[in-house]
Amino acid sequence: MLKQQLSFYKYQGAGNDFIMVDNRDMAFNHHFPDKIAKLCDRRFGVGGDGIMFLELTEGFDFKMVYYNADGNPSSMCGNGGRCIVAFAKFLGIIDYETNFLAVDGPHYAKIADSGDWVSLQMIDVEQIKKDGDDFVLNTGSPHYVKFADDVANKNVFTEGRAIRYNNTYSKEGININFVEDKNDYLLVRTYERGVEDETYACGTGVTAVALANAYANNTIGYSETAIKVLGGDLNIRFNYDGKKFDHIFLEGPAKQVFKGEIAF
Ligand SMILES: N[C@@H](CCC[C@H](N)C(=O)O)C(=O)O
Repeated sequence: MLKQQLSFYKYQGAGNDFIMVDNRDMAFNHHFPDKIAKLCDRRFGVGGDGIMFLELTEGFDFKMVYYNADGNPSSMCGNGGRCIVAFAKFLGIIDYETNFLAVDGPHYAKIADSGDWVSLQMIDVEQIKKDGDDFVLNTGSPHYVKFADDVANKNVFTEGRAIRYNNTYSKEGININFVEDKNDYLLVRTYERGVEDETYACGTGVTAVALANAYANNTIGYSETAIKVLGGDLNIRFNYDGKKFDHIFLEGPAKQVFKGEIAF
């Protein structure tokens, strides 16, 4: 069988890393999970927590099509969303602001003058459920938030996987976030669905953590939450009126790492 050649770029947002493909000409058919999984494989492919295709769609600057590293189409990826905005700027499609379409709907984003700090508006959130002492909410992707001690030394893979595959969540899957309040910031480590391992950062995850924290403390009004993850620092700002979270922004670095070509 003839091999296919793919030009790609590699991006990372706080260590959440992605393969980025300019698919405006629709040359790449991404409906083959095995191919996607192989591209994301860190030994047999480029390697990444996921892969994104930048495509065109009417009424928006571009469309973000996101797949998890396991080859399956995914719900929203916050860090991926910030990285694709930086990629769209690099390609000359946008300047410093954009409105683009993702799987969970339209998103507005703004790039800081430095060029690699992206603020991405996330979907509004109205529902936070409790599971025992923990919180479950959807910030574009489904998240489980567990406040815990000594998060730095937690076995995130084993404990996260046990929750992700329990009877309640195994079918649809869920991302598991362990959080420790360090006073000035929240320390977060995440087990990601679709990567099926801990990642260095999860954007929809830290967004869920900041909202769950405000919900638990009944912090009404405008808030900012500083977050530390394995791959760096992120910031979440939002408004909460006691019922609904809106004007939610996920902010952090989004950097191009390298570009390349792969035959597969
Ligand atoms: N890394 C992401 C989340 C990507 C989706 C997740 N793996 C899922 O399947 O829900 C982020 O930055 O939000």
